[in-house]
Amino acid sequence: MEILTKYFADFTPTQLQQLQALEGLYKEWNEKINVISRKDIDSLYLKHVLHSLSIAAIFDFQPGMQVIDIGAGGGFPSVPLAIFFPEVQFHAVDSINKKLTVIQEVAAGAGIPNITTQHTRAEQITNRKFDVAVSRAVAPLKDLLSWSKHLLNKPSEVRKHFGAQATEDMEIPAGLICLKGGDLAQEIHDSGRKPFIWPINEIFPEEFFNEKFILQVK
Ligand SMILES: C[S@@+](CC[C@H](N)C(=O)[O-])C[C@H]1O[C@@H](n2cnc3c(N)ncnc32)[C@H](O)[C@@H]1O
Repeated sequence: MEILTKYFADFTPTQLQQLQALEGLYKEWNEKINVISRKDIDSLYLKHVLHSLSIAAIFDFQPGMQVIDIGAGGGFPSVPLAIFFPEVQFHAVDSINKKLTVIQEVAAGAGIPNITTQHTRAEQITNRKFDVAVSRAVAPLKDLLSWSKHLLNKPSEVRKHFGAQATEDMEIPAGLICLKGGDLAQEIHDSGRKPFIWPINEIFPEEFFNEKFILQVK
């Protein structure tokens, strides 16, 4: 937990309670349904929660925004982001249903009301649009872009959530925002797009974040 308050000073008492509850809930549910490697569970707050919240260090999601987490697994990055942005609605989808049970149980146990789940492949959703798609460790950029294309509102639509305060320099959270690691040159080349890239170790200098990046394609 200290690793979170080191970087984010303004959690409300409710957020602190929710964040604290994650440890016990993920330990309990990860025993039943493996969503986090067993060796990583002791570093839950660094490797999963803070990693997910790197998105919140860059992007200020606005109340009323709708965000889809593609391939959410056990809820990363959507569960920490739902705690961070209680007025934003998160929709976690995964093609493996039992992983979504972990999200449902964690959300119920920690009292996180603003996250829903759906058992589906992202590319099969046809009846809904979102302001932003987030994703961690799911598929090459090219695939994420093709799966999310039909799901996303236009950046001009997303801008409306920012009202008069939106300026050209603001990091508007629109399009696909994904967490990726390693050498991304080939993957970016294959995508045919030029993502904005933020090295996470410039935000959080912990060694774990070396070679980890936030990518955004609007
Ligand atoms: C390596 S796990 C990552 C889970 C989570 N995002 C995390 O970082 O802990 C990748 C997940 O993506 C899901 N997945 C892969 N392709 C998908 C698709 N087309 N639509 C929805 N989920 C998908 C898999 O079922 C798996 O749970």
